[in-house]
Amino acid sequence: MDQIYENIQCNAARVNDEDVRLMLWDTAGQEEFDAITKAYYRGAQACVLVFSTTDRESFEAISSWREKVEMEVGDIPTVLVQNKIDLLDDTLIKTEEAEGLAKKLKLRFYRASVKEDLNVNEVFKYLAEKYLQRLKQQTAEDPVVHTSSNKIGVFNTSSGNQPNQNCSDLNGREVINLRPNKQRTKKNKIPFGSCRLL
Ligand SMILES: Nc1nc2c(ncn2[C@@H]2O[C@H](COP(=O)(O)OP(=O)(O)OP(=O)(O)O)[C@@H](O)[C@H]2O)c(=O)[nH]1
Repeated sequence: MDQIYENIQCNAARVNDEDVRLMLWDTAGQEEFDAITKAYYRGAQACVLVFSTTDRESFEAISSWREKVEMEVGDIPTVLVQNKIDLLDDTLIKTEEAEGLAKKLKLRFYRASVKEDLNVNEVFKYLAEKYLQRLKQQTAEDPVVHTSSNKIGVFNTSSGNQPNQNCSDLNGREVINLRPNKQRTKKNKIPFGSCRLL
């Protein structure tokens, strides 16, 4: 990839009766863009670390990516994904290695194929669930700083004109847009102000 980030996509999921809108940022893997890509995943609320079945380097870069993300946004729901499992016959990563890495990093591990649409939704559903779980935990611990509604609006970019304005989804259900988190995470008391998945 020769861009800083490839694309931003929005996706919606219904998790435990909550509407969750996901905004996905696919960042550049190259180190020369590190300083810039950081700005894109700052404030992220969940992370997908993906390596390719046919790209050993992408596998070897995972630990370093985990560290970079942790340094920037702290401990957010994260999964490890091995993509392109439709090409398992040409794999450059042994099963034990991939599973070992997931274990070492204490991450849930998915094998997926974007091409064949295998396990893709599962990844995002899991992250949305984890996110909601943590949000509810936070709300219980510190109800003052969170909305009292049990509908969860998850999504925003920092550039919207009215970032806190709520809206309705296609089914007329209310979707609450939470304000983006401008604080840095280490001392962050409101870690779920916005949602961007990498
Ligand atoms: N066979 C197969 N090919 C895939 C799969 N997912 C993506 N690809 C192909 O892999 C290539 C790279 O896909 P990208 O989406 O650009 O992946 P990336 O991680 O951004 O890779 P870079 O562009 O190298 O940074 C494209 O040609 C895709 O069509 C998959 O699950 N199986």
